[in-house]
Amino acid sequence: MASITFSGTGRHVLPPVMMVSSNNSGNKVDGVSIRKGNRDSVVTNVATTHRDHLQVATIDQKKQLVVPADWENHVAWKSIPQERWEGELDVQGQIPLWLNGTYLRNGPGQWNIGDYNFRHLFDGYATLIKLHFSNGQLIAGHRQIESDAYTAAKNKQKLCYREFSEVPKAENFLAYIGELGNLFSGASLTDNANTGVVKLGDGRVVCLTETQKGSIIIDPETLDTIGKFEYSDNLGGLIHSAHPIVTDEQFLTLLPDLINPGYLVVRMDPGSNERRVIGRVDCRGGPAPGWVHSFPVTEHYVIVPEMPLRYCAQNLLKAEPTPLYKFRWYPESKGFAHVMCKASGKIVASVEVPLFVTFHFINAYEEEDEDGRVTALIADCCEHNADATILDKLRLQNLRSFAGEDVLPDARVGRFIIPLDGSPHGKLEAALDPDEHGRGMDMCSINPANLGKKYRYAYACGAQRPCNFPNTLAKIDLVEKNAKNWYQKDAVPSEPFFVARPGATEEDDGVVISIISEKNGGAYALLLDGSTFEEIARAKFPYGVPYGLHGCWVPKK
Ligand SMILES: CC1=C(/C=C/C(C)=C/C=C/C(C)=C/C=C/C=C(C)/C=C/C=O)C(C)(C)CCC1
Ligand SMILES: [Fe+2]
Repeated sequence: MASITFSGTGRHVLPPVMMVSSNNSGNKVDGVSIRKGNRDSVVTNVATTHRDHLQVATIDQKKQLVVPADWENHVAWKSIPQERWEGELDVQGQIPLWLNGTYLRNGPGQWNIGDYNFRHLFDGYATLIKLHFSNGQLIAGHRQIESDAYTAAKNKQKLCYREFSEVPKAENFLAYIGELGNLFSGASLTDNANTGVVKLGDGRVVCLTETQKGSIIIDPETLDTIGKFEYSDNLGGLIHSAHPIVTDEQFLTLLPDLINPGYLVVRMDPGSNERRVIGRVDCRGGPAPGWVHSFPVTEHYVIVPEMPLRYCAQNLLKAEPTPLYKFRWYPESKGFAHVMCKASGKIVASVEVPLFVTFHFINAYEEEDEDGRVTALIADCCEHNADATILDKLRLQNLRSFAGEDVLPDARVGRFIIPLDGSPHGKLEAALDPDEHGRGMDMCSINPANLGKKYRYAYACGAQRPCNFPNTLAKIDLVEKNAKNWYQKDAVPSEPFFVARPGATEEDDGVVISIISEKNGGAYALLLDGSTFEEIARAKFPYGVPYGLHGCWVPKK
């Protein structure tokens, strides 16, 4: 195995606490050992060479790893250096005094077990970040979520559960057969709740991912892992939408049925752990349901998108990742949008729509005629031009190697128009010229008061090209069909999250919160004005914070 000495200067030594991997001789991050007190750092177990400015990456067969020499520069793709931290941040600018509460952000922040490096962005163990705002001051912190998957990896120093792309290696044939059984029962699926975080109507805060068992209750103040959110019904199934629709009144989600391709639309009341079935949608294409990472609702309807990127049992069984991971692209199976009445569970429309790839719906609403009859539903999403290769672009090696290269596939605000007059086809078009946001578009939020209603503004990550990952924050005006963009060279911002000013009457009266990861190893919390989209405050973390996914707001009690 290669052992390489870096002779460059200016490399920082990380804080002395490390979680999944640590040893007495120094810190290790993603298989990189940094010897303390030595100007030169020693990198072991990665087959990387670094000579002057010539950087060459090679494959280490044992670790299935290609590591470019400068990968560790961008903190966005680097494991967080310690298991937990909390402290006050110095604020530049002014935090509005009305902003009282806690912003929580979830995401995969730990991509290694010892010197074994995960391959995909979505594989990482969940890292929860908090920004607690109180009378203009900001206390920040982070903590690893103590899922069974994370705890087992930490204790056994090996992968024990199936993550997005990583699969535990069976030691022999018998173990392999046992593994298959564990896959079907769900026992080997991860509970690594690394995707979203929601505040339920009863105040409980739950971190979520695609597996139902990966629903984990946390304490929003201490970030303690309280325990599993156990669904008390008998609805079964192993997976669900990672993005339920959560309001103070209800929790709505979709449970894909992989055996008889379809989806259950279910509802759970505040204070309850029991989901009740509103209705069922049968898939019109096959052979499996389309991936429903998220779905949209209007005031009266749930829209069930049937994406041609479908769950794939064969790929679930594979030990090595496929280009589309656990999914498969079936263009011949077509794409559909089904509309279910929330009150009756009846399907009021089921239309074929153009092929699409989306992970995140932005919002949806009902279009009425002059007599107040609902004629169509409009549903907006971050749409990847029916190209599922975005999934492979989010491999860590690609994110680390291609910074500054224009390899991010184009994306747009995809607007579905779903007729309710019995027409068999719906439409899908760009809601605005994608050049307005650099033809990059994902990780969105809106003013939650407009959920399911006609709305004007969406906040999302966009692109300033050339780039290999969304690198701007965009405020998208869906009426004027233009966008305001925030950009800082080499910054990787996470989902812009809108928090409305209490008492606001304008849709964009509030602030937008994002956490920015920097190439130089730094990170800061950023506050933009929701209306002007100008910066109003920023606060630097004393350590590097990697990229993260979705957030929620817990107002002060
Ligand atoms: C679906 C199954 C599994 C797990 C899947 C996971 C953890 C999926 C996570 C998906 C996420 C975080 C999607 C986010 C998309 C963001 C995008 C496209 C951003 C683009 C930026 O430009 C397993 C548990 C692995 C197995 C069962 C099936
Ligand atoms: Fe998501």
